[in-house]
Amino acid sequence: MKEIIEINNLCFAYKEDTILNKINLKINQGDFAAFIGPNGSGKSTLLKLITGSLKPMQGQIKLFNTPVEEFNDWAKVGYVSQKVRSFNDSFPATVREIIGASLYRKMGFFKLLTNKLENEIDRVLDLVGMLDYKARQIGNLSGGQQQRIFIARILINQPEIILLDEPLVGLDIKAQEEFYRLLNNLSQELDITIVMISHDIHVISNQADKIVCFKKGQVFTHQAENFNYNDYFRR
Ligand SMILES: Nc1ncnc2c1ncn2[C@@H]1O[C@H](COP(=O)(O)OP(=O)(O)OP(=O)(O)O)[C@@H](O)[C@H]1O
Repeated sequence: MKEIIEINNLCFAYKEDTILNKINLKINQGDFAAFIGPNGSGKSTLLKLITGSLKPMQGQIKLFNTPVEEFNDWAKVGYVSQKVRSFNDSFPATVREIIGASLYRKMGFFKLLTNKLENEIDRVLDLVGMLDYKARQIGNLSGGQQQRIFIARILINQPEIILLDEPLVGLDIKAQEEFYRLLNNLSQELDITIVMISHDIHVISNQADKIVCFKKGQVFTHQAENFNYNDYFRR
């Protein structure tokens, strides 16, 4: 099985405040892993360490078998932050234009190959179930639909892993469930690895296959089918 993330004996502190203490973690290709744990338990900190924006004090992180400090193939890594931008009603662009803008950058001087461009837009919109919305104004879509468009933009780069820092704040339960299902499909059908911070333990444990629990500087990994929500919180 191909290892996408491997973390060994990792320690991290902000000044004297130890946040992660000798943690180990493996994420394999096609895993859908959920990071769960109380506020301030280090979930976002670990994502920042994985993306190289913070440096470990001890231990090692490997991405695609390369130490993160030497890793440079960032097109393989999609990232959705907590503060997903939302477009307001008057934002003057269609879904097609928003996706197309990312493609122009990627395709460079091939931008005249309009058929190829159009096919690529259709491909990623189809993957997120938004093909019928291609001509719609982005600002008129619901929060959940805009979220799908963000994922479509990330899919343009054909990432092998997508990291999401709690991107569902403000979405209703139905939109959250649909979004989890979309991520589950991407991991099952395209073998894309998903790592997501979530506070909604009940919903995420139905969709993710690995549950990574953060507690008092430690990290425990459970298979979702063996994960008992009550055990975790009683301990
Ligand atoms: N830049 C920083 N400087 C100092 N302390 C920080 C910094 N960023 C985070 N912390 C502290 O580190 C701890 C872990 O924060 P982190 O954001 O990783 O937690 P989290 O599990 O993602 O929390 P939440 O679920 O609330 O988003 C918290 O106590 C936080 O206050």
